[in-house]
Amino acid sequence: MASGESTSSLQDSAGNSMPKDGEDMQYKRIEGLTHSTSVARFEEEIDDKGENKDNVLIKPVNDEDDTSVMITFNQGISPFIIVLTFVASISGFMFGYDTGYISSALISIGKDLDNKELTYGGKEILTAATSLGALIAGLLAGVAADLYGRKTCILFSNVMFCIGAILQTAAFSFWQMAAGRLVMGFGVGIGSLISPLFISEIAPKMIRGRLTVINSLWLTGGQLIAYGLGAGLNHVHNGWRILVGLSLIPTVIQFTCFLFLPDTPRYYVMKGNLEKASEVLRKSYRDASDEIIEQKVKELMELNNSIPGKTVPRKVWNMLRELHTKPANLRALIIGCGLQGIQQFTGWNSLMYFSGTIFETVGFKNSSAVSIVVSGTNFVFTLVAFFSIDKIGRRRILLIGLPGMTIALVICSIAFHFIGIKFVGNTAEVTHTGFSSWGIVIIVFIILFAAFYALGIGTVPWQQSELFPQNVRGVGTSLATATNWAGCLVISSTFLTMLQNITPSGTFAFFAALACVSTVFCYFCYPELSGLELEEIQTILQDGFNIKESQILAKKRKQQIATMSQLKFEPTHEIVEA
Ligand SMILES: O[C@H]1[C@H](O)[C@@H](O)[C@H](O)[C@@H](O)[C@H]1O
Repeated sequence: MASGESTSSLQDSAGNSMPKDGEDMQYKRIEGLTHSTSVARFEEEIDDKGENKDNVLIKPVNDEDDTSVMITFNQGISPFIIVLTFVASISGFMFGYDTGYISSALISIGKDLDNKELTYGGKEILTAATSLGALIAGLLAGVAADLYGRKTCILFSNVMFCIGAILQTAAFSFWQMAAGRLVMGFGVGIGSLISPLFISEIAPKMIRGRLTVINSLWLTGGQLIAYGLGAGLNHVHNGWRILVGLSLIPTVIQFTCFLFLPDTPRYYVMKGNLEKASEVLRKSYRDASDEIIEQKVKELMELNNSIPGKTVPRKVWNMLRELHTKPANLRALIIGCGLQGIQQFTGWNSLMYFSGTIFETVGFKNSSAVSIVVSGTNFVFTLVAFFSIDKIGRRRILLIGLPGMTIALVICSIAFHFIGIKFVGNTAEVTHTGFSSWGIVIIVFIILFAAFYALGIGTVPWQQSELFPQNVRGVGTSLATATNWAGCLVISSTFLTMLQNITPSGTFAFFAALACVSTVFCYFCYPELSGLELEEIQTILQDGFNIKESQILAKKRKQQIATMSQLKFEPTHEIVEA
């Protein structure tokens, strides 16, 4: 299609027109003087290859990504956005650190609480309390973010982190420690939802996916640091108290910074504070003209109005209805919750939380060091995911990761069988005591399991916001996040009991079976979404999971992006509406 021609429909890969439902889908043409020349060249290039059957340059206006494309098409990322992303991702770090230190703390607490050794049940309660708190807070955080603002929620989570940390550091009784873990969990739950949401609302579309993975990098980095410090403080008297106390530093930094930082433009528009919304946008997009900023605010207003209901509870109710009754939304929900459930039910966190205990049991004296290697692998392969999530594609890395995890779990299950461990009461009975070759097999395959996990299912579910259209994104991601914490709660509160009742070999075989079923789920239900416009994702999910169509479209987008990056764009701010 020639540049400048106006169009009112977008076609999917199969050449079908997308529904033109006046409320949700209005399209407009984006053009700029220099820009349109380049665009024409770009279109010609694609046409030459006979691959430009769909109109990639037509975007839905009622999605905030649209103006982000216009503004950032020719512009680098502003320092303001970098600062906001950096400060918001401290929540990711807190999530990682606070869930990470428990593994070594469980070992080094010794008899410090009530003068008694912790039982397996007690360990499970201390671990699960944070997941329970996170589950409760995660369910409420989506609505609270709309009522009181993202920034207020982050500040509130900081208060929860502080109260939780102080309660734990000063704990001499088991129940005070458990209460501290629960309160800290409220902070973790809020942070786990708000931080990616905040980042996605301020991030320019072109780098949104990567910025989301940065949050995951902070998260896994936080876990790694917690393990490292845990190992260092293992033999220090009251070392675990120092470990918990240190978590106050990042949270105080985040709280202080956020006192001086704004909320997202979208929230200001929701509250009718258009002045403030423009001010934040102007700082985020330094080179943008007033016209573009005005346009962006207008679009955010359209977006806000597109959620029916005069009062907030009414809007929330309508969002929930919209989420469950529209087929594309329901499929998005199945995928979002499905992936988060798979992430937890394939057992990774049981290793995160109890790896120290497991490695001690199979004969490793320096179990903390092995735990560091495991969480280090998680961090390094999250970095690999950062580079490959768009290049190789989300679906592909999932379908590499899950079978890899299945094989590693099966081999661990076999190795545990030969080591012959039985958990009886509070002690583990090992048939072949000491360090054995089966012990090495377990370590090697747990490390491989960590690598395959981090590459795929550890990272991809947090891309959840791209599954949902803007008007149901808050509730959709809230339910998916709650699924994550519910799964985490179930696994962390039953893992040691499973080891006791169905043996470690049975437990790992159980996770292997779930990983195998999960592979089948992803194969049939998870389309390739890399490089797709959000609106295209909705089209893909309209009448099925459309795996084949998604793969064809994703391939085409990849080629287009590659071609586009070879073209030189010069800054332009002109917008001509069709
Ligand atoms: O994506 C993260 C990451 O994989 C962490 O290592 C894990 O502990 C979390 O539960 C998960 O949500």
